[in-house]
Amino acid sequence: MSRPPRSYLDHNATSDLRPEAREAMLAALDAGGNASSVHAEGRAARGRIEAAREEVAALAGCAASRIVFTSGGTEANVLALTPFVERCGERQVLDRLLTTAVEHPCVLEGARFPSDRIERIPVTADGVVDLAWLGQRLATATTAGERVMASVQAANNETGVVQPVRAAADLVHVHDGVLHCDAVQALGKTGFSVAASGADLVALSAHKIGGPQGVGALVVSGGLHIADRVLRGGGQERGARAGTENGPGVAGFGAAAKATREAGEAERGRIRALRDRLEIELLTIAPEAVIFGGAVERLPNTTLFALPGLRAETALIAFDLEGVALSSGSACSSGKVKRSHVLEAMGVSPDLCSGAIRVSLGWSTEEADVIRFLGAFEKLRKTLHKRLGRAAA
Ligand SMILES: Cc1ncc(COP(=O)(O)O)c(C=O)c1O
Repeated sequence: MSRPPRSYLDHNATSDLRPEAREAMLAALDAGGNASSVHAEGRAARGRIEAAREEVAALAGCAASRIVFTSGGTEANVLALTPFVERCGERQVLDRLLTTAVEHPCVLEGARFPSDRIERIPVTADGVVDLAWLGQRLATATTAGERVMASVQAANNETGVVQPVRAAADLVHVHDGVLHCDAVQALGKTGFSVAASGADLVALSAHKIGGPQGVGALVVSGGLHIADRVLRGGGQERGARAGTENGPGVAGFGAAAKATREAGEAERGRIRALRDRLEIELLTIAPEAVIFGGAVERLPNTTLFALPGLRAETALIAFDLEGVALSSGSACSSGKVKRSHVLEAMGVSPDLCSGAIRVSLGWSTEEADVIRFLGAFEKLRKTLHKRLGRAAA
């Protein structure tokens, strides 16, 4: 089969749908049935949802009973980020939310805490959460008699930088707090496991692992219950999230989770090798390029880079015309290029910030895609150097 003349390298925005997910969704669409109904069609729909719950749990490393299906990673985060929780049967109010400065906008803007009760945890120049700052702030809060929820993502969607979630969880638990973790980008791309992370609340999303858009999950562990639901009404999802489940979407999530788990380290290694080659050749073509977070642990599929003098808007159009689909670092939802709050928090200059381009590989990426990207990149750099009046090396 000849390859289409396009290379989709934007898997952190949304991955290609895995064939297994498509098949499971079509079967569920054809079968119909509401999982709340007692008849055979309803029981079959319930069976598909519970099978998917088992698969998502197997990939995420948690008990299936702790999973609440949602409409995506955004809803999972918003559901988690409430001051009202029930812990081991006791109703508690959390006084303060500490989130890293590099969280996804749905965490920064969607948290259901009063704004004067939210503080940002700084990150280092490499984009790693400042654990010393967190430790000190937790100690001050404990002295003041406050209980804290902290939110530390597992991996960043722009840079791919992986955060020390376990260390953050241990710190938070010493102070009797709750740790929320947005693992939307880490699930399946690393060996991320809810159990190993130590996090109490973990958000997941289907479309970043080859499942459908509009489906996600919140894992609620640590003896916790969310005492302030977002969607109220029916008793679906054990009372945590009202509304008829997205049966076909959930079935697709389950199938994508199974395929991701089975592809495992072999797939991650293959993607990492392609990404590493891309970075080596990118730096050979343009030694002046900056790769953000390049000195610390990152997702194996992600490269966020900038070239001095190159603007992301222009570059993205040029790549698109060459058949390469990329994003700027921050344009997750809008298609517009605005300055990245992630790079700003890392202290990157405004000039480099506005030129940041993200390449993110996935399960369907092949060597030909990397070669197409490199060809387009070399052409773009030559044009840039001509424009800047320099000879391209
Ligand atoms: C880190 C992170 N969290 C949350 C989300 C939101 O997930 P969803 O698109 O499923 O709402 C995204 C999407 O890009 C993300 O990258």
